Amino acid sequence: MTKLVHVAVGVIKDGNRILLAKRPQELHQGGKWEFPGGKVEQGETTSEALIRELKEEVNLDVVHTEPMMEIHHDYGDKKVFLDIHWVENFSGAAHGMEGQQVSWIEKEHLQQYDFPEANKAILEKILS
Ligand SMILES: Nc1nc2c([nH]c(=O)n2[C@@H]2O[C@H](COP(=O)(O)OP(=O)(O)OP(=O)(O)O)[C@@H](O)[C@H]2O)c(=O)[nH]1
Ligand SMILES: [Mg+2]
Repeated sequence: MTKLVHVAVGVIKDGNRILLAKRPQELHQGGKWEFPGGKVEQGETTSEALIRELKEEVNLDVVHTEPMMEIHHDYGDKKVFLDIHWVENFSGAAHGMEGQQVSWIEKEHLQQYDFPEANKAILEKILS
């Protein structure tokens, strides 16, 4: 049985730009660009998990997140439930705390990046 992972994902907006982070090569879907986030731990809401992950991963201080969409995807080796939230209010400057590359990208340029398969619907929503 493949494991199911509940992931809190943040689409972080600063005007017309969205924050992307590059997944470290050795991780699942490594080398691809992602929206920062991570696994929801027991007893946490998605929003709480996302706020914790965004501090740990990209050093942003977030107090509020807004549900955007949910995606179920089966990678074969792993099933993910992506619980995606908008993040529009934050403070601090984005920095890859785990050595990963992070970049603010204009919405119009997002399609030039290589994302995990499950992210297609997120891209469509951002651009709609
Ligand atoms: N953070 C994030 N994860 C995503 C995105 N799209 C997507 O398919 N995922 C998948 O969601 C899963 C959870 O990501 P994660 O950052 O918590 O997990 P991980 O790979 O660091 O941890 P693990 O290898 O110990 O399970 C990964 O399998 C990743 O491929 C995305 O845009 N952002
Ligand atoms: Mg992560």
